[in-house]
Amino acid sequence: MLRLVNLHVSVGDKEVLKGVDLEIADGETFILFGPNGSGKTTLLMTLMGFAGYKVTKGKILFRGEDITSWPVHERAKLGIGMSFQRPPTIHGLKTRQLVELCAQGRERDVEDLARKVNFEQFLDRDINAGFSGGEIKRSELLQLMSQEPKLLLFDEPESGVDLENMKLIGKTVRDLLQGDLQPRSDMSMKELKAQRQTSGLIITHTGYILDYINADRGKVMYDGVLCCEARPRDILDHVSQYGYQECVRCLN
Ligand SMILES: Nc1ncnc2c1ncn2[C@@H]1O[C@H](COP(=O)(O)OP(=O)(O)OP(=O)(O)O)[C@@H](O)[C@H]1O
Repeated sequence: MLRLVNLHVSVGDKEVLKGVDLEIADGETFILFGPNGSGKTTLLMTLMGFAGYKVTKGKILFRGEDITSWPVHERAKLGIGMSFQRPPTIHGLKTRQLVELCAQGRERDVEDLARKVNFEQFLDRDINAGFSGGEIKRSELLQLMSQEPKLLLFDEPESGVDLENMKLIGKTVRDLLQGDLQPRSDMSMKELKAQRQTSGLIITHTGYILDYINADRGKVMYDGVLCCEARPRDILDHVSQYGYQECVRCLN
């Protein structure tokens, strides 16, 4: 699905990513940990193709295409979708209009989608204008439900979310990652995994999202490089106990 080869990225005149190699298979969910300022958001913004994130070396391969220099809308069309940590407020554009735009010409029942994330009453408000933390996240999920990307990028889906909303958000992220598949109750975890088509790359500090999804692998971003590959739960336990400083040992 996604392959990053020796990716170097600068923001302004600062080199933030210093040689990232990563492969995410079809249907795989990958968790990204790392201390503040290590380059996690920069990686997601670069994958989505936003201006200001300059690839100075290396490449991004997605679904067999070298998309390193593709614009945002082409990447979205090919199947990358992102939920932001702090998305901007957009005055003059209603949530309903953006959700329709995300469908990229496909038929969508916006009211029905909105109902799934308790968002019907917000559809006619400007994007993120005065939205609370939990409302912003639900709005982001609604856009992704309409877009149905093949690769989902989530930047801290738990941030600013209360416990009740966390349940809704966690289940919706799980459904999005499950893709079109309607799981049968008699299916084993192995069978379910084999049928998953949608991939995920998720940044988390708290790990709350891990209670809802089947996360396959994880790594730590430390000062612009990836290290310490392990099961996401094990990384979380290790970091809670010893902190990120211990990850430096794996870099040597
Ligand atoms: N527009 C910018 N101009 C200058 N420096 C930037 C810019 N955007 C990011 N940086 C710097 O790049 C580094 C990595 O930032 P990034 O947001 O990717 O980290 P992060 O790992 O996502 O952190 P956090 O966990 O706090 O969200 C930081 O030192 C940050 O200050």
